[in-house]
Amino acid sequence: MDLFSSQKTVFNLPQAELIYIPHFYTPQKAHDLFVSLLENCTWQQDTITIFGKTHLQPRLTALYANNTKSYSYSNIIMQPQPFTDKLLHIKTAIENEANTNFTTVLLNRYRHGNDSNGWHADNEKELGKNPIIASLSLGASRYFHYKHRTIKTERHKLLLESGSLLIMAGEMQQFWLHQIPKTKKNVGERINLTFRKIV
Ligand SMILES: O=C(O)CCC(=O)C(=O)O
Ligand SMILES: [Fe+2]
Repeated sequence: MDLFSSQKTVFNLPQAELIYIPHFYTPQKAHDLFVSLLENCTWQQDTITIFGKTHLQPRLTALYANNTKSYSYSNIIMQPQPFTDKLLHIKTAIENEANTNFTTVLLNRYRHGNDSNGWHADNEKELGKNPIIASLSLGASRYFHYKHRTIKTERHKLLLESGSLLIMAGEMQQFWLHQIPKTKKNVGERINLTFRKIV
C-alpha cells in the first residue's frame, strides 16, 4: 500500500454511511489486478426481463464466494465459483480496512461508456439489514451517482478512480439508490468488485 492509503473521505449524509478511500491500491497495483481479473475471471452476460421484454444486461458479471449460496437480483440467479487466490488476497485486505468479513464478491465489467448499472439498492434479503458493501474500482474512472429515496435535495456524484475503495454502510441500502450511468465520453474498460456478506 502507498503512503496515501490512509487518506479517506467520510461523507456526512442522512441515513447512510459512505466512505471513500481513493488510494486503497497504487495505480500500478490496481492496473496489474485489472489485467489479471480481466483475463482470468469467468465473465458472463445475463439476460434480464423488464416489463416482459428481455435484454442483455449492459455489462458483464462474475460471482465468487466461500459458500455455495446463490445470489439473486433483477430476476437473475447467479451461482458462485470458489474464490481464486488473487480474489481471496484482495478480500482479506478489504476486510481489514472495512473491519468486517465477506463471503462473496460480485464483479462488474463495464466494457465501454455504453455499459452501465441502473438505479438500485443492494437490499436483497440475503444481504441482511444494513449490509456493509465494499466496492473496489479498477481501470477506467466512472461516475457513481447516489440519491436519497425521499429527500430530493440529496443527489450526489463521485468519480470512482482506479485503486479506490468505496464503503457503503449504515442504512444506505434502505434509504438511498445508486447507479453507474452510461457516458458518451470515450472511456476505457472498468472492473468493479463489490464484496458482500451472504448468509
Ligand atoms: O460498479 C460500481 O461501482 C457499482 C456496482 C454496484 O452497485 C453493484 O454491483 O451493486
Ligand atoms: Fe449496487
